[in-house]
Amino acid sequence: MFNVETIRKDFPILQRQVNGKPLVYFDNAATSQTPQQVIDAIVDYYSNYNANIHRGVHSLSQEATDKYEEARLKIQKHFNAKASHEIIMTAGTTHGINLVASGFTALLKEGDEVIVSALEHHSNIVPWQMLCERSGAILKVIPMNDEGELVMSAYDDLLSEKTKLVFVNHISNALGTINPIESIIKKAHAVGAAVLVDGAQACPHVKADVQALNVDFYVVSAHKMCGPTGVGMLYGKEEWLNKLPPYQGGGEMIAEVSFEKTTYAGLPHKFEAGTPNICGGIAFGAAIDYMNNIGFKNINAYEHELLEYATKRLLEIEGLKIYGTSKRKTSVVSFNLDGIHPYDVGTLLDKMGVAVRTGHHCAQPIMDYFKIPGTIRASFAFYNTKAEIDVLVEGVKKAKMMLS
Ligand SMILES: Cc1ncc(COP(=O)(O)O)c(CNc2co[nH]c2=O)c1O
Repeated sequence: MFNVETIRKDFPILQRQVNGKPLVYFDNAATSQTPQQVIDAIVDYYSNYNANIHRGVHSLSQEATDKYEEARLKIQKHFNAKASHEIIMTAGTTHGINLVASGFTALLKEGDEVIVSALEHHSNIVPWQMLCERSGAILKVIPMNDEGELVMSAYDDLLSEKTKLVFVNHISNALGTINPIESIIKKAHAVGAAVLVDGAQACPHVKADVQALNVDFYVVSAHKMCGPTGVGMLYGKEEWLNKLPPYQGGGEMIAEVSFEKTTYAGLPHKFEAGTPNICGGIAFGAAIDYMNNIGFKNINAYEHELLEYATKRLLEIEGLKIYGTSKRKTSVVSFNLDGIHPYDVGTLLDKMGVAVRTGHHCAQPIMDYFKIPGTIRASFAFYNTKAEIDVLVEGVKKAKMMLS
């Protein structure tokens, strides 16, 4: 049975005060909060079996290795990857995207085309611009509309036999739009292009099934889904991962090293040079257990309730405009008050204990489209409440009065 008050007891930080007021944490799209179960996994590692992994002959190293590889299996199962060696442990979404973009340098030639969407986070734009600079490939952009959705008819027109790669986010961090990735993937495959989906904003809300999606690459960060920062995963279809050269050289990713010639390890270690974030990987597995115990269906239904309630309450405020009004949305509300800079509202809300994000959210093309410097973004998670939304609304009303 989903009970938000019981769930909130798992999150020590939610008992905090900020500026003398109870913390109202509405910046979950930036990073989620960490339940005691994940904190305990971190303490347990450093207290009882901290050791380097994979080559140690001693028991501690074996224990740490077993726990780390157990976490990889949890991640494989959660995203329904066919094989555990298709799960590459990374430092997060940005790392995973750069790994793939770097690998595609060897696969693209002058004049090839790659397609990005207008809704992307900078982490899913800049690495591909760098790839185009290196390879001579041409970047094409799927435009967005006033509702903050992708114009799919324009996508159809962009696709051709020249298209080699498409990269889009599953969910927009700035607007909350859920993109039609099933259709995007199908259409890309019809012209022989590979697809990378940036799942950073999706992983706290939906359980992506990479085999059902038939996606070629899928990237997430653990800190978006109740895990620690500095760890994430890149899923890649084995056939694609085998086509990419190693991303970084070093220990772990080799088979044999000599000054004459070095050969590389197979998957996944070919892409896992150096000592990984061992504790982070294990805690990522604990976060997956925690969220699955609550249940993504429960999370989804409850967060949708919060989204509807927040949207209704915020629209009571005259002069408030919401950006991102797609019917297919996750629990993010980006808005502005007429004539008031988002930063000023965010600063005042912080004084009232309310944590929102203001600015361009590393999605400057979206802000350019709406011709605004940024927005106030409130992003809700399954441990937030309607009472907290009421505090946000009263705070926005107060800020409006003070700043108008
Ligand atoms: C859609 C999307 N892609 C990539 C990233 C980068 O993830 P990282 O590699 O873990 O940093 C983010 C982080 N989004 C945000 C980080 O802070 N506010 C945000 O909206 C994101 O929302």
